[in-house]
Parts: sequence; C-alpha cells; structure tokens
Amino acid sequence: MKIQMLGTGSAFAKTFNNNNALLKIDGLTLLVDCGITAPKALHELGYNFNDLDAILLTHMHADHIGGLEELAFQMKFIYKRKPILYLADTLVAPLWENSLRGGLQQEENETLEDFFEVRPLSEGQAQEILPGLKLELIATRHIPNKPNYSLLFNDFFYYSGDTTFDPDLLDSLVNSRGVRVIFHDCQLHAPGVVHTCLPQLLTLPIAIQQHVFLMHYGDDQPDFIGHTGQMTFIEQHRIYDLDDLTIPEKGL
Ligand SMILES: O=c1ccn([C@@H]2O[C@@H]3COP(=O)(O)O[C@H]3[C@H]2O)c(=O)[nH]1
Ligand SMILES: [Zn+2]
Ligand SMILES: [Zn+2]
Repeated sequence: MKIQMLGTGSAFAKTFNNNNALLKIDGLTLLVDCGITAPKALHELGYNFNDLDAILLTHMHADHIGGLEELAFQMKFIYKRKPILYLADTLVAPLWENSLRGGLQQEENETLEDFFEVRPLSEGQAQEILPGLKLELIATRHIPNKPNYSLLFNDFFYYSGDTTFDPDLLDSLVNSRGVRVIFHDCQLHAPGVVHTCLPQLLTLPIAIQQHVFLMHYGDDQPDFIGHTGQMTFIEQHRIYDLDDLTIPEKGL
C-alpha cells in the first residue's frame, strides 16, 4: 500500500495544498478528502477525476470537501459515471444539505445519490472498501458537536485527519492494536484548540513518536525541520510505501 499526499498544508496554508491523500493499493486509487486545492493538485500530478476508484471523507471543512462540486460535475458531464463516495453515515445528510446541494442541485428532487454512489460507513465497524483495503472509522474530537473521523487502514496505518490531541488513543493504537504508521495532523504553534499542535505531540513517548509522520502543517514548516523530536514531516507529492516505511533513526 502506498500513499501520496496531494497536499500537506493546513486550511490556511498557501505554499502547501490542502491535506488530501491518494492511497494506492493493487492498482486502485482512493482519494482521502477532496479539498479546495484537490482538483488542481490532481491535475498537476497527472490525474483526472476518472482515475479515482473511490473517495473517502473525514469531515466537512472546505480543505477536505471543497473540491467535491467540481469532481461531481466533471464525473457527471465529462466522464458520465457516478463515483463511489465513502463517508460516515452521520455526514451524509450534512454533506448534501449544508454543503453540496447549493451548487449541484438543478432539479428539485436531485439528491447526493444522483451524483455519487454513496456508501455510508458506521464508526467502529471495519469493512473492506476496496479489494485488499480494510477501513475502520474512529470518531475523534475536532469541532465540538460536529462529527469527525480518523481512519485506520488494514489494522496498521492510522490517518488522523483533523483532530485534537488524544495521547491515550495513540498509545492504544501502537501498544494494543499493532499500528505501525501514524500520519498525524500537526499545527506547528500552540495552542491546539481544534487541532493537535507540535508541542503536544512532542510530549508523546519516544517509542510512539517513532511511528509518527506529520501533516496538515502551516507555511512556516521549514522553520521546524529538525525540531520535531523523533517525528518526521511528510512531504506532499512524494510517494511513500506504507508497508516498508522505515522508522528514521534520529539522535536524541
Ligand atoms: O473553532 C474553530 C474552527 C475553525 N478554526 C480554523 O478554521 C479551520 C478550518 O479547517 P481546519 O479544521 O483544517 O482548521 C481550522 C482552523 O484553522 C479554528 O481555528 N477554530
Ligand atoms: Zn483541515
Ligand atoms: Zn477540519
């Protein structure tokens, strides 16, 4: 299984694209989140929307769903097929009613299902979403009272999405569930009110930090290279083999 980040930036970053990913397994491609910058980022990497085998969403912010209107229109009018859309059951109604309906709906009775093959997921119930790719949604805290999810793929790869700091969850993932690779959002400056901030991540035990790769960071990320403990910044557009991601040895 390989991953290529379309972007590794925070919602307000301008030198990095939105934090969206391509997960590739056995020739199939899953788009994880589709933010405002995703259409252009896909194009720049040589992809079109028809190259995607499915789309998976973590939550409703524009840096994670803002590219879906263009994707839906291109799939309908250019490629003439409905893309598979995985999302938590709690997100289905808000995605249509509070976000996409305003732009996509042209006939009064049109719904999300007219544009996507919608596949709702239940939190905590792992299922195979593409051949060889198992996903479990883990509910995490981001914005109070709004549904938000982290992703656990094939029992070993944890993708935090946007989340506040949850060291107990990270401990249980690594020490009880055998997670080997953690892609974690990383707001570079404290306080981490709706995100996890770097000073919080630096309090993790070294044995956990060694599994952590940092994403969703701000434009001043270059200032922090070498100041992330045992954790490593993920670079956008670089392809990482998740089955063989060496844990970097760093001096303490
Ligand atoms: O209560 C709030 C809600 C939002 N925000 C900002 O808006 C951004 C929306 O996208 P994001 O979730 O990647 O990051 C969020 C933050 O940068 C915030 O600072 N406090
Ligand atoms: Zn975000
Ligand atoms: Zn968010």
